[in-house]
Amino acid sequence: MHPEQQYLDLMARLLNEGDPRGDRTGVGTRSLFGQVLRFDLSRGTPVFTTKKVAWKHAAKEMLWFLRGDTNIRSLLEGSPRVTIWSDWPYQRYCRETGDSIEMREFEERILTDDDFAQAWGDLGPVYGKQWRRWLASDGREIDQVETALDLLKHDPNSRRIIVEGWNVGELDQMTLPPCHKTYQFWVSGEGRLSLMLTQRSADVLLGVPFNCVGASVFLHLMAAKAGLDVGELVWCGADVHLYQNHVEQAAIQIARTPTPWPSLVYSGGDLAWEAIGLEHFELLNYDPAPAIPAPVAV
Ligand SMILES: Nc1nc(=O)c2c([nH]1)NC[C@@H]1CN(c3ccc(C(=O)N[C@@H](CCC(=O)O)C(=O)O)cc3)CN21
Ligand SMILES: O=c1ccn([C@H]2C[C@H](O)[C@@H](COP(=O)(O)O)O2)c(=O)[nH]1
Repeated sequence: MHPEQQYLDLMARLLNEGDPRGDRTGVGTRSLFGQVLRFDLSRGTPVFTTKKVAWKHAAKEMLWFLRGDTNIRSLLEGSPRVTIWSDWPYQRYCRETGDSIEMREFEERILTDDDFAQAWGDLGPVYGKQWRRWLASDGREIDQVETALDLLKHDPNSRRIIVEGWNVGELDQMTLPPCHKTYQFWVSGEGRLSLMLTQRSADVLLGVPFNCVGASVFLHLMAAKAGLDVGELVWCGADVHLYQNHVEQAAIQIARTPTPWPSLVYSGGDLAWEAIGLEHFELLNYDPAPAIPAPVAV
């Protein structure tokens, strides 16, 4: 069975058996609680092929987290321009100032006006802050990513190799509390690095394909830096849902047949997190079906 079939089967289960329910956004979902997907990354990278996934956008987002950045400015800078986070600071800007500029103009001002970017482009203490500078009660800033890397190198049997985003005391300052909240690493006896990602809330059509690419990038980078081979990505979703306005898109996607998965190649070695860019990645043999446009629930 093609590994992507797990994802298509999950979408089909949501369509057929998902619990219809309201949600924060007002759109409504069909939801199942507690779902698992397993992918062996040594046999291909889960960049889904039954629709074109903007893998460079997802990889750029992951590098942004890993640098400790929380401002959308650097997502908008350079190529490709990543706009997936713009809705939330834009809404905050409109709400708090009463100004009704267009999204495009908002993004332009984030790019060109330093003060504006500082005031309105920051998402609060989201992933990047927690991963690289978690504030401990004694005032220390904890670099979870470097700590995890150190454990992979020096104590690979540890059962405590975790990067956690869910900082309970700071949730109220975040634009959105983390969805892909826990990354836990595990090294096999043969030196293969596996990663379990736990996602508390998962938008199966738009979020999950991005999150699988992001997690694959994270896994490849940690493996390269620790001198390990890539193993499995185990994706666990708690509230896994299909938005009611994604039903048609899901039906189209389920009817498609996956093609062989591409291979992600990272060539940056042990570069500092800040120095790693998209130019250090290549995706070989990606042959997807056409993209399937869908609205994002804000
Ligand atoms: N409802 C919802 N779903 C999400 O997946 C999500 C949120 N909200 N809020 C925070 C981030 C933002 N994310 C997003 C937002 C938009 C797309 C999206 O529109 N994807 C399109 C095109 C991507 C592009 O061209 O950049 C897609 O077809 O995958 C994906 C992930 C993931 N997260
Ligand atoms: O990386 C991400 C970020 C967000 N999501 C989805 C999951 C939900 O549909 C929304 C978040 O809404 P909450 O009310 O905070 O759960 O965004 C995702 O799938 N992946």
